[in-house]
Amino acid sequence: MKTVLEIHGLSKQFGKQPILQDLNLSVKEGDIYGLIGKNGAGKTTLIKIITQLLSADYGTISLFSSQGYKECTKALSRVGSVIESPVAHNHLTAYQNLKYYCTIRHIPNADQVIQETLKYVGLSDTGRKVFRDFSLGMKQRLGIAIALLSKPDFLILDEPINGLDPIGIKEFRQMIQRLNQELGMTILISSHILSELYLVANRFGILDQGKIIREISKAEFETLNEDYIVLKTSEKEKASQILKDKVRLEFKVVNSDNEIHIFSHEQDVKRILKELTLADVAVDEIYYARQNLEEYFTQLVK
Ligand SMILES: Nc1ncnc2c1ncn2[C@@H]1O[C@H](COP(=O)(O)OP(=O)(O)OP(=O)(O)O)[C@@H](O)[C@H]1O
Repeated sequence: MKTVLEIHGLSKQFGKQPILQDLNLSVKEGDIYGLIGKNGAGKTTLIKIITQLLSADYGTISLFSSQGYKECTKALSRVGSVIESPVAHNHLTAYQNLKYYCTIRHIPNADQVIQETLKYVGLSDTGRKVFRDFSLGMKQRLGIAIALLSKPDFLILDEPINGLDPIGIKEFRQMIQRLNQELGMTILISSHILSELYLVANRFGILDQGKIIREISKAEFETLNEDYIVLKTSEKEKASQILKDKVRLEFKVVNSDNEIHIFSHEQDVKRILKELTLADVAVDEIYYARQNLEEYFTQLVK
């Protein structure tokens, strides 16, 4: 698979504060890459360096296999981005804003391009409503529409989910998946809303202490993370004995909350409960669980 973005040894400092330190990252063609990091981890700084709004102190960036800074600058014409808040003219409608950007970017067949783009981002029916009266979700979508006008192969979105309501998040997710699947666009999305990023991205890079400390695909994440059954009981020792002698499944006692994690699947819940009841062990709660990206991330960055 071709590489769309390759970063090696990137470092950036603001004054004496190191923000990015010897960072490596790679985005492959067709990826929806989720860049995960806590507030202040340096996601925006990294995106600004990729798009040459900021310069790095050290390191190399290659876009579409470009060699050197000049080629990378040229390759930026294939990149669309929305960084921090979407920028548009408050007193103009969605159509008028796009028309303005088509004019300054000399985009041919403006009317057709605008209609298609508005359809893609779900803003075809906004009529005379001007940008200032848009909801946050609509503003985000117009920002993306502006980035889409030049038909980029690689779209970079900085915290696009921030502040959206659940419907806005769902619409955003559908739009991203259509851009990826129908137009074959490679997409990088930064966010600290992991649960949402998990639903939309297929690869993740975890940014912590200035580095990408882990890159993992969704498929790898799913095989890596085991299912387990959570058993809550105040009789941990007695329950452990039954699990050892009768149930014969691997388990771990979690000391903090009277919890035992039994590494098995949902269908074993009934059998476990039956054995514990027969042995008169008081069960407070028993349920099936799966480690999610949130827990994985928290474990990695703590
Ligand atoms: N121009 C600047 N001058 C000095 N410090 C800066 C500058 N821009 C960002 N920083 C600092 O760099 C660090 C990383 O900021 P950045 O905005 O890249 O993080 P982020 O991961 O995008 O955070 P958030 O999720 O809150 O947007 C922060 O401590 C921030 O205060």
